Amino acid sequence: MTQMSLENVTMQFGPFRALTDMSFHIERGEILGVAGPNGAGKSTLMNVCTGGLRASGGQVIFNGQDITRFKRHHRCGLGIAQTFQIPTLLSSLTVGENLLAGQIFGREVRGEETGISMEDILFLTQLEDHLPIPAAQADLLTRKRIMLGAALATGPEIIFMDEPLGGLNAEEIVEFLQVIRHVREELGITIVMVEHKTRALAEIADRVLIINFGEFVMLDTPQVVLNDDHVVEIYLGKRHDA
Ligand SMILES: Nc1ncnc2c1ncn2[C@@H]1O[C@H](COP(=O)(O)OP(=O)(O)OP(=O)(O)O)[C@@H](O)[C@H]1O
Repeated sequence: MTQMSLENVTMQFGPFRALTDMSFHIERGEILGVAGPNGAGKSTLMNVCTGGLRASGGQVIFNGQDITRFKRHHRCGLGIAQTFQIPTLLSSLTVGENLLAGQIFGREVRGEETGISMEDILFLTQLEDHLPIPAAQADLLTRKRIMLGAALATGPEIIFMDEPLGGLNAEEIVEFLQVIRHVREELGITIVMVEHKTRALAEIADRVLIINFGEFVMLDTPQVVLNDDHVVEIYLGKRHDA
């Protein structure tokens, strides 16, 4: 069932068009990978969905409602969360306080309890043992868990993750992919992840969207997309083996 749709979305930065006529559907409960070369428009696409940017044209529809002009906090209140490549945390606070801050913000923008318990968040992110530690002292994988935990604490139906695996080593990638999988499996939350590591995307994603020069190229299963000669050669190049 469709949860979010983009209909002919364009994003214009002055004379430069970063997204052109982007149309596709995101299915409820899926893990959708988004890939394409540097500068293709992946982060821009994510931001027009989460409210970091307001599309210049076209429509973003969430659960049947046109949210194109809604601000980020309004979209968060509807159940749309985002995580960033470089963890954005409240560094002077502890891990536990960061999660609580997410929960308080979620409550505030929703006007009600978020529906995801702190117990579930701690179980999924495995942060129980880290709660009293200042966030600033946490290693990168833990900071990524905290950011995901704080996003979960806002009570989302869908989480947009910008390069969640960036900076992690092979072992950490396996571990974090497992956390992301569990979030989808245990809570049924839709995941949209922009990622350059296409091998990891092939492992975790139900479908992969390829964009280039701000335009839709292909959306299909990872097997179909990542074995497509055109996609491999022109859009992914050497990164295919990353
Ligand atoms: N605020 C902005 N003002 C002007 N141009 C912008 C702005 N944000 C992005 N762009 C341009 O839009 C294009 C798409 O950028 P975007 O960051 O979305 O690409 P990306 O696919 O996420 O790239 P990367 O993989 O390198 O992170 C780039 O050419 C970028 O320079």
